[in-house]
Amino acid sequence: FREEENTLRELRIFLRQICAKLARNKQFYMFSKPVDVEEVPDYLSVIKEPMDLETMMTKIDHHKYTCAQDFLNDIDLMCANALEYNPDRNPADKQIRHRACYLQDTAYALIKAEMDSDFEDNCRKIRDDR
Ligand SMILES: O=C(C1CCC1)N1C[C@@H]2C[C@H]3C[C@@H](O)[C@@H](O)[C@]2(C1)O3
Repeated sequence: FREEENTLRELRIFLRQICAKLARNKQFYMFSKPVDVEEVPDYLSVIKEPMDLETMMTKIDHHKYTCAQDFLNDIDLMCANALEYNPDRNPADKQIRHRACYLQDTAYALIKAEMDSDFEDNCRKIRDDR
């Protein structure tokens, strides 16, 4: 229905703003584009479903998200991938894991702060009825 399409359009506009804000944060640069598998040849043998902010921006445009939680599920995936691929106690891995957790908490906090919960409830109803 027209009302549902209006709601999903508003969701896409909101998610683009959130995604852009995360992508322009210098601390999250390592999450802004897909891991370069030329540079990291074993990445795809370890991580079954890569995810990054540029890919998420494309998924918004392809209408892949029907509620904010779907978007946050990809944030969770991106974070889990980073923890899984960079588990060691060395400083580089530790910084990546810290940044992954910081990105995840920032995304949840931004959405909670800027999204009306009734709006998200409406989006979830649209998702669940499809
Ligand atoms: O997991 C990641 C990204 C961090 C969040 C996603 N990478 C795997 C490689 C290991 C480490 C050092 C570089 O080799 C660089 O290529 C990567 C990128 O960081």
